Amino acid sequence: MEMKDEDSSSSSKSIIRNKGVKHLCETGIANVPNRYIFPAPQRNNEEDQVVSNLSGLNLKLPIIDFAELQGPNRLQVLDSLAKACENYGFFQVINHGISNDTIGNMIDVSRRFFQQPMEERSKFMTTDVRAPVRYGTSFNQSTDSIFCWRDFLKLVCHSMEDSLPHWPTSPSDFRDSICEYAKENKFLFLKIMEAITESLGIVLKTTRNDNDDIINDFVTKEFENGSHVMVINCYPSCPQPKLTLGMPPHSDYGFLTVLLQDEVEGLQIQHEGQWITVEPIPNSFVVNVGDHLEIFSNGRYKSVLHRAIVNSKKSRTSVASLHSMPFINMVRPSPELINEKNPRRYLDTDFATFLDFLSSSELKEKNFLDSRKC
Ligand SMILES: O=C(O)CCC(=O)C(=O)O
Ligand SMILES: [Fe+2]
Repeated sequence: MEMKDEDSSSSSKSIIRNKGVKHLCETGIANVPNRYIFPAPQRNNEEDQVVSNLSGLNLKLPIIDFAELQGPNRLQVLDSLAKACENYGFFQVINHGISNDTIGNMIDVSRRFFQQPMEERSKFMTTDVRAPVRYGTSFNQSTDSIFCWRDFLKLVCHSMEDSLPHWPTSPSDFRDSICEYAKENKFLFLKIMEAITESLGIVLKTTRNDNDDIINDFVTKEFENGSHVMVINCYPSCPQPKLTLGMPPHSDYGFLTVLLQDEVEGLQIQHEGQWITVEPIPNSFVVNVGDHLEIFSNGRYKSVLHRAIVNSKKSRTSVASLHSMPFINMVRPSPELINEKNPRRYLDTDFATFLDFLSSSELKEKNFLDSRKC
């Protein structure tokens, strides 16, 4: 698409000059600028909306009751979990044990971060996708030809002692609230990963720790020091929401993404050829299978395309926590899931390969995973 505004050249100087969509809205605009307009077939068109509203009840995401998972009905819940990962690639988790206060603070401090003046937010702007903290707009502003209606703050949450000193200190409670949330989110991820490996029928070796709790050796070894990247998404209200997208269709790169969304609808997942809006359930999490879990499960669990739409009335905040193995590890199909009937379907991959792919190519649906197919 040809872009005529002042930020239109692709030199790195102009990339940094793009202050994002929140700033654009603060300058007061009545129309969506050209560079945010998606081709008609890629937009959120009316017909899709009608379909999803009519059949809304049948299309509710599977709900996993985390408290039930820890109780006597574990096997039944594992079965629902397996079906959700096979058929939807998504589920919602309730009764997860993370307090409403921790969740409320996380959303609140995220909103307050984005409400600060541009000078405060822009301190964290960088085009370096490996930075411990990165403020940016669209998906990858260095490579996107069409920009999406989203600003974000990305925080590296593993190796906290190295990244924390780079994190924002304003709002003053930012670091504390996010550290608390990140710690609890990680614990929940580990518990869900234990259930996922069990649901895949992978033989579990367990031991007991000093408190006599049963420890899943595989999950502890591979994920306790794994990668954890948090992305706080800010989607301002948009004067012409049908022309653009908050985030274009994509799949997530890790094992699981644990997503917190506020009360404003916007997340859509692709299911049986249609875009379904995920109805926010207060204080719940939306969890989705990422590319690494699709690879690990040798294709049994699906990393499904999803996108975010925007609206003209309310801005929306979401917090995506992307979890995987340590960046240096190789991700490969589990040997226990490969046999004569079910041969290996994916090549081994590592995070460096993904980052190189990310820096060099535009977000085009599932093409990273496609590039790892045997
Ligand atoms: O904002 C949302 O609901 C989706 C966010 C998302 O897909 C992501 O951050 O990867
Ligand atoms: Fe995503």
